Amino acid sequence: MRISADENIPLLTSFFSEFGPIRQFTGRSVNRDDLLETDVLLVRSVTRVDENLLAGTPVKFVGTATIGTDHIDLEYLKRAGIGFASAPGCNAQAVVDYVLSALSVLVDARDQRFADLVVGIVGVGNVGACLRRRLEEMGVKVLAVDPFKTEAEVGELTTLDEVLTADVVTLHTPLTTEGDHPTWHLINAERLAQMKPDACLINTCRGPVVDNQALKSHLAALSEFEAILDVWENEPELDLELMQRCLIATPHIAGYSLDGKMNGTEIIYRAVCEFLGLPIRRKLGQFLPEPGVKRVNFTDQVPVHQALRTAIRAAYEVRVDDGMMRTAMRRASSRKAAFDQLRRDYPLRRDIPTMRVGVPAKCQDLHDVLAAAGFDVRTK
Ligand SMILES: NC(=O)c1ccc[n+]([C@@H]2O[C@H](COP(=O)([O-])OP(=O)(O)OC[C@H]3O[C@@H](n4cnc5c(N)ncnc54)[C@H](O)[C@@H]3O)[C@@H](O)[C@H]2O)c1
Ligand SMILES: O=C(O)[C@H](O)[C@H](O)COP(=O)(O)O
Repeated sequence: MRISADENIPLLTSFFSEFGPIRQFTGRSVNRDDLLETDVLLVRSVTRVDENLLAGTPVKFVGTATIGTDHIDLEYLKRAGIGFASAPGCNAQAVVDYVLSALSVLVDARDQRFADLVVGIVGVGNVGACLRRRLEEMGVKVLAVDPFKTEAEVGELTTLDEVLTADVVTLHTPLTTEGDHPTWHLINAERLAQMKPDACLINTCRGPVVDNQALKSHLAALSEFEAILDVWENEPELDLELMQRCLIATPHIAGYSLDGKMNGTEIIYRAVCEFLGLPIRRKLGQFLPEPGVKRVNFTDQVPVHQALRTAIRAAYEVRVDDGMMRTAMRRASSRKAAFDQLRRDYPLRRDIPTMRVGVPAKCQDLHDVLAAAGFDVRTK
């Protein structure tokens, strides 16, 4: 079995070398000629997988180590009898951590607390549902919309119009252009106008779910309106003026925790085993490093809301990624190359649940809110 894989999929050798030789490629530049001796193709979101890439190649199976599948022509794969697997949920926790860190920056900037916010969630799948659970347990009021889910599955749902009245609207849909509820430019000028003038829009799903030009005009017109963007129209060529108007701007790394990326590898490894009818011999636990020494201890002197923000940002500080992006974009001769380089060289980051937090036994409120945010809380 000959495998070709994106060089940015971690643990390729550890998981896949038992199947045969692995050739690695750069995701954006791989072409049909590179795949003439490939049976199994493993990609990330930057490779468009369609007839152009695969026709006439021996590829029998495609795995993408990502949640999103908008880069794959699923209809073509089906027609061509090519097996397929994605990695649902692999980096959902990482995206939740990103949103929590972003919200903590927002409440700091506005001298608020998490519990002052009403958060609107658009799309209650793996990410949206996990975010909803965490926020509600942290005492945040949530409004949610998802036309493909029932309340029995995901809890109370409302309309998009209602969700747009929230203080923060965070997007967690796939990118779709067809059907009854397409998400391409779901947030356009009209929908932005429905939002509060001092609301905050967070997009960590796919860039074109927001009309970026409309958002740029909206930000220019309303000084109190905030945008936090991890994903952009026309990635990796992003709109510098839009970036400059954002409260937080990052290069599509919301899901880039070590845990999230490695989960993605394990999920597609299992799918390849199943496709080939082979036993599953490798488990992520064999390779995932111990979380190291990242621990925080609180005393009974720290106010709960302050401890929560400190713990979230000790686990993951989104402003570091924002700063790296702005610096790289300012200095870069090629913004496209800089965007991809930031992603390729992304520093090691672990999910919030891997972080141990110590709280005094008598601080039950603090214990509960940190546990709600997902931390491994220990009393001392
Ligand atoms: N920035 C990143 O690093 C990053 C990381 C992970 C995922 N993502 C993106 O985030 C998206 C969400 O991830 P997920 O794991 O929750 O996916 P998911 O498939 O589990 O959930 C998506 C949800 O959106 C809902 N939905 C579809 N159309 C909708 C519409 N018009 N309005 C409201 N809801 C709608 C679906 O019913 C589903 O419940 C992915 O599709 C992926 O593109 C980005
Ligand atoms: O869909 C996903 O899982 C995420 O967007 C993922 O983090 C994308 O990362 P990439 O494949 O572009 O490296």
